[in-house]
Amino acid sequence: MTTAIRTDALTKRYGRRTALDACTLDIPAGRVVGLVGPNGAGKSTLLQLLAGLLEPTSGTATVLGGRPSSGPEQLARVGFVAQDTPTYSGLTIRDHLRLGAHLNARWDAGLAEARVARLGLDPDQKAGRLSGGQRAQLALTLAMGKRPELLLLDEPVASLDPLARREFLGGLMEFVAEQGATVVLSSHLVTDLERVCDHLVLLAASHVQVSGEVDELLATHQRVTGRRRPHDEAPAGTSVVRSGHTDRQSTFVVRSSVPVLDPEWAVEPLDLEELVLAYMTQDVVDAHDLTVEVSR
Ligand SMILES: Nc1ncnc2c1ncn2[C@@H]1O[C@H](COP(=O)(O)OP(=O)(O)OP(=O)(O)O)[C@@H](O)[C@H]1O
Repeated sequence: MTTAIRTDALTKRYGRRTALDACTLDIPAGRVVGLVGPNGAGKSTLLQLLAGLLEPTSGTATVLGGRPSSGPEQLARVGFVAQDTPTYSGLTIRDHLRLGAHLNARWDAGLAEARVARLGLDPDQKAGRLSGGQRAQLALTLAMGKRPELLLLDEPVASLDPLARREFLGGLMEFVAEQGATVVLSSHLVTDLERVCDHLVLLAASHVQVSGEVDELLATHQRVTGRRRPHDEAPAGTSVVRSGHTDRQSTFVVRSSVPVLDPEWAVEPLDLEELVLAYMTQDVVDAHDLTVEVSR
């Protein structure tokens, strides 16, 4: 299986503040990857390191087999849409597409123009007069027009209404199906990610807490409920992500590679949002201990 992104102990510090700490990832090509985590977890920092816009303090990142900031050839293979979906307010949509053609050797004018038409945008409209959602769509069109092998999107749907989000994600999935690109998409909207992502990376407190194929993550995490008992009496062979107790019962979110069959426990599956929330509110332990390596 070809690897699209590999990071090894990738670390970024801003002065004394560590934004990303010893991040180790291995993401196969062709995946749509959801990057989630609380505010300040390091998501934008990771995306900017992968795009070659930041240099790591230590550790390495390999993107499509190359170093992210190795030069124009590498940059041509990667599309990046920053969190504030930057566009030039004084330029029209048509000007943006011309600029895209001028700056990118692999520019696909047909793809970009068809997308603008499908979105119902007026090519003569200045970007400064577009709504936040329309600007996000324009920024995505510019990134797609490059025909990148890897598309990095930093919270692209944050400013979109539910219908526009659906259209945006639909357009993204079409692009992935047509071009076979890898996409990394950060978002706080886990239900959206559940619809489109096949791989999840969860960052919290600058560390990777969990990374793996969504199907395998869901298959290896459960919520188990039984009579009240101490934290260390979760079902044998499981590791506890999160525990909660009432007077009479204990509930654990556990990770386990084998099913919990003990009749003392009621076992329920988790959806992706519950899994993400469990890791974001996990019991306090050393973050390194919780990194889940899910076998492929
Ligand atoms: N240029 C910078 N200078 C100093 N500290 C920074 C800088 N950029 C980010 N940080 C810090 O690094 C940490 C990670 O920030 P980052 O923007 O990567 O998080 P994030 O997960 O993208 O957050 P959000 O969900 O709020 O966008 C935060 O503590 C942030 O304050």
